[in-house]
Amino acid sequence: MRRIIFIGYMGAGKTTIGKALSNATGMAFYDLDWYIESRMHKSVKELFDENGETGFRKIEYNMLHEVAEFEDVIISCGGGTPCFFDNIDYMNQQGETIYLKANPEVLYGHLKMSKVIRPLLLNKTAEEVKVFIQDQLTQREPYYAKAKYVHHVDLLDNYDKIERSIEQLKTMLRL
Ligand SMILES: Nc1ncnc2c1ncn2[C@@H]1O[C@H](COP(=O)(O)OP(=O)(O)O)[C@@H](O)[C@H]1O
Ligand SMILES: O=C(O)C1=C[C@@H](OP(=O)(O)O)[C@@H](O)[C@H](O)C1
Ligand SMILES: [Mg+2]
Repeated sequence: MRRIIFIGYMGAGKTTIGKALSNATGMAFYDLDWYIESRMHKSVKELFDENGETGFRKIEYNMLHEVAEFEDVIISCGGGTPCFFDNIDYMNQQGETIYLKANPEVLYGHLKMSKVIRPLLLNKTAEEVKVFIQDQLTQREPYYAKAKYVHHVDLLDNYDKIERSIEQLKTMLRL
């Protein structure tokens, strides 16, 4: 039984790469944010607005404990998931955690292209977002560093680069 869990900062490509690895391997894919949205019948933004970040983290914790019991799955977490409660230790116990590591410039480049609403980045200027990414990445790095594997991500600006990442991950994980 395999359970592969992607972690890393917002914009690292967890959702994109998790889904692509699922297509390449036939393993089922769960994106934790999508799972939360379908279980709660609300968007991540609505959950932040209604419950604050503290409330969202409790929901995220509960949903993580559902998804990470499934077998033979690829799971992509939200960027904050490993940084709250004992989530990173639980994920390491449940599966093969992979930190998708990207520098702040790459993260900013991906986030600029992305249409997904990320409550933590709303109402900020481009300059403020760049500073926020740098500061928060420094705070979160110790949690991400607990992953069992690290996979380095460069700017995913064309399909070939995703294909290459998938080949590297398949080799690293012997999939
Ligand atoms: N092949 C690609 N071509 C263009 N943009 C991409 C590609 N892959 C990822 N991206 C960009 O990176 C963004 C962040 O990726 P995503 O998988 O949502 O990251 P995460 O789940 O880690 O926050 C995407 O929304 C998209 O804008
Ligand atoms: O980093 C974070 O705290 C968050 C990341 C988001 O997921 P992605 O990392 O997939 O954008 C989502 O869970 C929420 O907006 C909070
Ligand atoms: Mg995502």
